[in-house]
Amino acid sequence: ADTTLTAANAASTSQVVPFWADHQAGITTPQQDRLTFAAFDVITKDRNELVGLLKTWTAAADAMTKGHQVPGGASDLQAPPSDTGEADGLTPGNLTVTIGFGTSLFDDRFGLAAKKPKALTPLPKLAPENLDPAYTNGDLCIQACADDPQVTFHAVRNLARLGAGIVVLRWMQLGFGRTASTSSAQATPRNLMGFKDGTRNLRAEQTDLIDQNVWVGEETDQAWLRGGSYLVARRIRMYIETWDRDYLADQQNVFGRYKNSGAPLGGSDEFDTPNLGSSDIPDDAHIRLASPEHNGGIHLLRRGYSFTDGTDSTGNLLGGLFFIAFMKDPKQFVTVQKALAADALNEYIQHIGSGLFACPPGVAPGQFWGQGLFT
Ligand SMILES: C=CC1=C(C)c2cc3[nH]c(cc4nc(cc5[nH]c(cc1n2)c(C)c5CCC(=O)O)C(CCC(=O)O)=C4C)c(C)c3C=C
Ligand SMILES: [Fe+2]
Repeated sequence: ADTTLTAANAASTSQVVPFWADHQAGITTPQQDRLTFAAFDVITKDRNELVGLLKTWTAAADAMTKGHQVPGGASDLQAPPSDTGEADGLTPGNLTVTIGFGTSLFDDRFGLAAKKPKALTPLPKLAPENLDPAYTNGDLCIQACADDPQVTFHAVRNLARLGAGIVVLRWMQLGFGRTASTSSAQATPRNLMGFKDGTRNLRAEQTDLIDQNVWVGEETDQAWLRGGSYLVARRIRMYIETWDRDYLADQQNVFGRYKNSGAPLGGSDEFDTPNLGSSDIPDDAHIRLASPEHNGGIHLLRRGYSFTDGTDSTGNLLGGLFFIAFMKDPKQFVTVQKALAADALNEYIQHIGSGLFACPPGVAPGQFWGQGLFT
């Protein structure tokens, strides 16, 4: 059969996130614990090949989300199987596969210049950044999230394989633990600095705020993007050794929250509203400068992950936060990040990679990702 359903997968249909929907999965979906994120460059100059790949990717993403193999089968002993096989026997793990289109896709190669949303302009230089081109930009991105790292890797690997000759991987990032909650049912996880992260994040249940801040609406000049969202990714290194030598009171002042409970300074419960009128929360505290109160009411839907890629050349840990946020306009991120130029946290972090992608709306059966771009 083209789409083999393994016994383990068949028993786990409750771990299937619907693929066909008004919005792409992987945005307001309760955040899974593992990530494989990939940015691709398109190497073909043939628009039809790009469209063909988006059709193939859509079918493959739908199948993998359900715990099926990549369509095509494995009956020909003289040909490689259509699926690489490492997810066989694993549960679907709430896999979501989300696609985004980078600014560079809208150059003169595919006749898409007139379809470029005005808001999709490269991010300005933003402190504290020192971006590595090897972890920055890309024509396309794929965010694969699941509760099993092998399921996320399998998804990206198989899409890359299907894209051979049409796209090449530009960069890739694994994330091993979520650093946000996107649903009220989820407990708040901790980031690599040991703090609860995601306490005041937007939740899927806050539908009005999600509509106001996350889904692209009538305000866009590009109808194909309505119901979609913008994804900003920032590969943020933490200087972990330096952080680990900082004393507790200062660590708490950096964020404006207690390390143990996660409560705002001066408060007692994690979900207490921060009293930003009080001097308990320093002027340069992260939660003050990032707050909607400080930024004209702007919210972001954060969906980031902790990462490590081993050590640097001096033997220090190379890891941090792979920040991902969704928003209806990238200027929301720019506004908050400009406010964070004064952040006490900047002593301990540096942004070392970046990507901005326009994520199209969800697809109905028979459609393909980004179809509105090509019609
Ligand atoms: C530009 C957006 C943001 C970047 C970049 C960012 C980096 C970053 N954040 C933490 C840890 C925490 N962030 C927290 C809150 C918080 N952060 C942002 C935005 C960015 N963070 C926002 C909008 C908020 C919510 C502010 C509020 O409304 O109070 C917190 C507190 C808990 C929480 O509410 O999530 C922590 C902890 C790190 C470590 C980091 C870069 C490495
Ligand atoms: Fe933050």
